[in-house]
Amino acid sequence: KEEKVRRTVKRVLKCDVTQPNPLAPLSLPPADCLLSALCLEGACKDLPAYRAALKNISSLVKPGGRLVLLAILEETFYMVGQRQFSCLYLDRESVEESVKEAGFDIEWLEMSQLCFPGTLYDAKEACVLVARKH
Ligand SMILES: C[S@@+](CC[C@H](N)C(=O)[O-])C[C@H]1O[C@@H](n2cnc3c(N)ncnc32)[C@H](O)[C@@H]1O
Repeated sequence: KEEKVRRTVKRVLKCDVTQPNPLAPLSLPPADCLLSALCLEGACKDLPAYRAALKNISSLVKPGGRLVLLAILEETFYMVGQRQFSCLYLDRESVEESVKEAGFDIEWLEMSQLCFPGTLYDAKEACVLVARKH
C-alpha cells in the first residue's frame, strides 16, 4: 500500500491554509478533489479563522470539484509524543455552516464516536464529509 502511495504522489508542496492562496508563491490549476484531514482545527485559532481557512482552500478546487474533510469535534488538545498542541473546539453545526459558506454543498456526512485514551486527546467525535463546490 505504501509503495502504491509513493508511486502515485507526484509532488509535495508547502501549504498554509491561513493564506488566501495556501500554495503561494505557487499557483496551480484548480483541483478535482481536495482532502483535508485533521488539519484546519489545529491551524486555526478561532471560528472566523476556520471559516477563512475553508474559503482559502476552496480556491484550490474547481467548480464541481470535491472537498473531502475530516474534522475532529469538541477537541481542545492533542499530543504528539511529549508535545501538546492546542486545537480549535468545533461542533458539527459550525463545520457544516463553514463548509457551506466556503461555497460547497454537502453531499455526504458521517459522524463517528472516538474512544481512544483521554491522555492523547480530548476529542469526542469525528466528522467526515464530502462536499461539492458550486
Ligand atoms: C494533527 S496533524 C494532522 C496531520 C495529517 N493531516 C494527518 O491526518 O495525519 C495537523 C497538521 O496541520 C498542519 N498545519 C498546522 N498549521 C497549518 C497551516 N497554517 N496550514 C497548513 N497546515 C497546517 C501541521 O503541520 C500538521 O501536519
